[in-house]
Amino acid sequence: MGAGCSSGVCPSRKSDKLKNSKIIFVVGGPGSGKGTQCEKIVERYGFTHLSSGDLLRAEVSSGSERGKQLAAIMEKGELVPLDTILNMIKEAMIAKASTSKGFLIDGYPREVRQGEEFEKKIGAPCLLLYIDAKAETMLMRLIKRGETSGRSDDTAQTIKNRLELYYKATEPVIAYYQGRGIVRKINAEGSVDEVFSQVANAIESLQ
Ligand SMILES: Nc1nc2c(ncn2[C@@H]2O[C@H](COP(=O)(O)OP(=O)(O)OP(=O)(O)O)[C@@H](O)[C@H]2O)c(=O)[nH]1
Ligand SMILES: Nc1ccn([C@@H]2O[C@H](COP(=O)(O)OP(=O)(O)O)[C@@H](O)[C@H]2O)c(=O)n1
Ligand SMILES: [Mg+2]
Repeated sequence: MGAGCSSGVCPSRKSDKLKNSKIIFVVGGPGSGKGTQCEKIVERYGFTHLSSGDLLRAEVSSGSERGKQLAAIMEKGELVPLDTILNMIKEAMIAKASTSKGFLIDGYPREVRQGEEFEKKIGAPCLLLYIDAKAETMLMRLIKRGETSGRSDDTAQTIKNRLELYYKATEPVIAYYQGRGIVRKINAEGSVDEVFSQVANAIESLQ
């Protein structure tokens, strides 16, 4: 632990515990199916799935003061501050580091700077799964999910904001990593199993 780090987690330097971890970023628009595919990857390959949205929702459910501030941001479909989410991801990774075969980081990075900071503080991804669906497909899936999800951001206006922010802030992340040759584009328009067969090919190309 470096000087000045009082907790078990020091966000300002890379953690030795994580230095050999295999890291896969799962990036795609809201409702593209990131969470669905990650569950299937875990089932077949046993990686650790960390959904940045789920981590934030857990904090909101805890009723903490920080959770209340997060809820207000998420209900509008905006992005929470970078340090908040990055520290949450790092803590969750460290907690699993000794047993994990690798990490699926779902819903992060949301903007290029989030990717840069992740690499400085945690490590570099070996693969970026780009879960690609059309805006109208994502919209339809989220409206449907909203009938049962109980997610306060699965409403028409917030879905629209999330989609706009995705195209503006998150799509550039894909171009950024394309330059490194680690992006695998997945056509996410089909059935869950059709999409998963492409995902499985991408994962197996790693081993
Ligand atoms: N037809 C079809 N529907 C899917 C597929 N994957 C997910 N869905 C549906 O689309 C909705 C969104 O899927 P999620 O896995 O929650 O999507 P996500 O990308 O994690 O969404 P966010 O958490 O909002 O970013 C769900 O209600 C799924 O049932 C797919 O491959 N094909
Ligand atoms: N890295 C992240 C992930 C989620 N979030 C927030 O959490 C919300 C839900 O994230 P999510 O990944 O579950 O869902 P989508 O917005 O992708 O549909 C986002 O709309 C953001 O408000 C964030 O700010 N930063
Ligand atoms: Mg999700």
